[in-house]
Formats: sequence, C-alpha cells, structure tokens
Amino acid sequence: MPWTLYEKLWDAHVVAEAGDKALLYIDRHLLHEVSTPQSFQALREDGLQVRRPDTQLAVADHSVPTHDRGGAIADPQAAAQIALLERNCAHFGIEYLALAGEDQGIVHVIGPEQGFTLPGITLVCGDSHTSTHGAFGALAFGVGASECGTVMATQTLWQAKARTLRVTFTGKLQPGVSAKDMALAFVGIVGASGATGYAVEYAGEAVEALSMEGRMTVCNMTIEAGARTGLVAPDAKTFAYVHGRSRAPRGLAWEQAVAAWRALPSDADAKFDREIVIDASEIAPQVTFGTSPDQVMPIGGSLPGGDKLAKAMRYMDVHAGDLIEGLGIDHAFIGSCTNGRIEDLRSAAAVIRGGHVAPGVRALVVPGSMRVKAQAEAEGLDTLFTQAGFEWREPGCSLCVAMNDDRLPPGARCASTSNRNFEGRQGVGARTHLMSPAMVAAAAIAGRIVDVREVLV
Ligand SMILES: CC(C)[C@H](C(=O)O)[C@@H](O)C(=O)O
Ligand code: SF4
Repeated sequence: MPWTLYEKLWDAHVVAEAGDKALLYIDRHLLHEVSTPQSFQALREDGLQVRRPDTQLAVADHSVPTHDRGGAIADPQAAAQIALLERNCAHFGIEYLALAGEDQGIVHVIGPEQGFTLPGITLVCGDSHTSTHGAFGALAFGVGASECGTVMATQTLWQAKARTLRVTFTGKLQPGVSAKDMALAFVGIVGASGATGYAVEYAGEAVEALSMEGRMTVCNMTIEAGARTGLVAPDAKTFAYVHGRSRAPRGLAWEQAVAAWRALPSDADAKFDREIVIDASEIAPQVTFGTSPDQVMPIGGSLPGGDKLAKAMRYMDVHAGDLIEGLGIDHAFIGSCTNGRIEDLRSAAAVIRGGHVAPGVRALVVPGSMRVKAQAEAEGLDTLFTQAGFEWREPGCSLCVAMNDDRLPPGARCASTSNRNFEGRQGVGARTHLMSPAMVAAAAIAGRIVDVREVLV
C-alpha cells in the first residue's frame, strides 16, 4: 500500500496500540524554562528518573534578557525560572545550553542548527511551535507539561493518529515574496482552526525551491492553522543542511541514516485525506490586520469588514475599506522561531540599502540563536543594522511573546516577523502586524507598512 510521509513516520514509532491510540516512541525531547517546571516536579513527586537523558536537550529562551547578557537577570521571576531549569537539568542529568554559551538560542532554532533535529525521528517539546522541526521530515509536535514529564520518564507518549492534508504550492514565488508569505497565505486560506486534527505535508515546486530556513518558517506556522504537525519531505537540500552539524551522525552512521531517510518521502500514489493547492506565483507579500494570524491580507488590498472582525479591528484601530499599505508603525521586530534565522536576517538587511529607521520608530533585531548571531556578525550584518538605526540584541524569544523585558507600550503598532498577533502578545494594548523580515525592514525604514517589492526594484 502506498504511504504518506506522515504514515511512514508514525508506523516506524508505534510501540503498542489500544483503540484509536498508539504508544509512540519519542526519539528526542527539547526543553525550555516555561513549560517544564511542573514536568520536573512530577518526576520528583513520583520518584522517577529520566529514562534517556542523552535524548534530551534544554535551553532557556522565552524569558531571557536580550541585552547586557552575562550579568544578573534583573527580572526576579525570569531569573528564578531560568535558574530552576538549570538546577533541574543538573539534577536529572540533562544537557543544558548555558545562557552565556555559544549554543544558546530559541529552542526551535538551536535544534536544527545543531543537528539535534533529524529526518525520520519523533521530536517533542512543551511548545506549540515544535511543528518547525517537521521541515526536516521529522514527526515533531508540541506537547503539554505533563506529557513532557511522561516523555522524560518513559520515552513514549499515547497519541491519536491525525488525518493527512497535503498543501501543494505550485509555481514560483515572485521576487520579494518569501516563505513567511506562503505560511500566512496558507493560514489565511484555511483559517486558524481549519487544519485542526490534520498532519500537514507541504509539497510542490515552491516548497522544493525553499531553503531549509524557509521550510522551517512554513512548518513553524502550521500550528496557526490548528495542525500540530507540519512536514516537508527530506531531500538533497535537507541532507546537505544536516551534514556535518555538531550532533548529526557521522561516517558510516551518516551513510546509513541517509539511506533510510531517502525512503521517507510520500509514495507517488499515496492518498491524503484532504488536498489544497495554492499557486505560489499569485502570492503577494502578506500582512495581518487583526488579532489572529488568519486575519491576513495581501499588501495592496483594502481592509475587510463585517461583524466577525469588528472586535479585532477595534483593538487594532483599523477600519473597513482602508488600505493596509501606508499604515504608520512605531515599532519593528525582526526575530523569533519563525524568522530569526540567518537567511531572515540577510533578507531584512538586503532591504536597508543605505536607508535609516524612520524617526519615531524603534526597531529590534533579535537573532534566533548565538550561532545565528555569530554568523550574522561574521557577515557584517550587525553593523549594517546598527548603522541603519536598528538595535542588535542577544538571542531569545523577546518581542514575539513579551515574557522578558522586551515589551511594547499600550497603543504601540508593531511590524513583526513573529507568528502570533493575539491581543496583548507584544505587551498590553499593543498591536501586532505579522509579515516577512523584508517587509518589516521596509516598514521600519519607511515608518509605515509598504510593499517591499517596490523597495527592491
Ligand atoms: C510559552 C510556550 C509554552 C508557548 C507555546 O506553546 O507556543 C510560546 O512559545 C508561544 O509561542 O506562545
Ligand atoms: S519565538 Fe515566539 S513562537 Fe517561538 S517559541 Fe519563542 S515565544 Fe514561542
């Protein structure tokens, strides 16, 4: 029988079955400071050990400060949370990537860049954007705090199998349009819960053409359409990206792994429960106008109306019939696990072209990891950004979630490369417009939302 990539990954990890659920073997577990305190507490209370510490990797990212790294952390709650993760890891023998070290970063950025994320594996994390890792052809999904504890103690999880949805992006992206626009367009078409219960496989010419960074951006936002898993079939690009990374297999083990990974892509005649086709050449740069990622529109369009959108549009202080293009902003954020990788920083930097952040705009660039930061600095991107008036920060989730001291004031309007524009996400009363890194950089310089395609000509 022909199988999809999801079915192959699922089948390879089933340990036992009962009713409509399967006990899956979990190969890898990523941990961060926000979702694990109760998991460790539960292990302690039940007198349990971590079954395979070698399959776990922990890092602090959500509440870490993005400036003055190295000294004491000013926010006592953040300091306590980070210290607790460090202590828990030491106690249970789990590797912790130090805040001051060269490998720290957002959990979904460090996994892939260190070769911890591999094709063919199951990977979980107490974080909804774990779907990111599916870009490698890994079965990766976010879990709750109690499930993190179960994984640590047993290396398994009971799961219900998802239905399969293939999203085929045909054609080629226009210049100035990126993976982020594909992701936002998909979420806009399907809706914020339109893919709930599905494992999404992204396919087609425009997905094959994406870099691994771009594929991660697309898979990252899968959860914004309600699906816990987003997948891309591993190919030569995937193997080239993984090859030689610090935690990736080497030598004979590498050869054997690649041979197995080559069998993962969906069979040619595999059946999906649902199919969606999107013409990538028709996608314009996308901008969200509301308080849910599916409240999104192409630049150049005018704002929709209707009762369903009224509350969101009131919060956002935008009005039906107006253009989104030209809307003034006072903050810009380039970063997050969606768009904090090197390619994102390069595409933002390419838009600067001698320009300067507009008066009255505060713009932050927060690399996704220390390795991304080092790479960007080696390329001189930090100088480009700072000379143009952007702040160059230390890695962390930062303004994606405002759990550290990067926070916007009420009424602020921010062009942001992150993935969620919920009410208050970047600070109480602050307004978030999601868009690509190139669009955010262009908005920062113009002081208003603009069409990056016009900046790039
Ligand atoms: C704090 C964490 C559990 C949360 C998530 O699950 O995604 C956060 O990363 C987010 O993006 O909202
Ligand atoms: S960068 Fe944002 S979306 Fe990603 S893990 Fe951090 S808070 Fe969640």
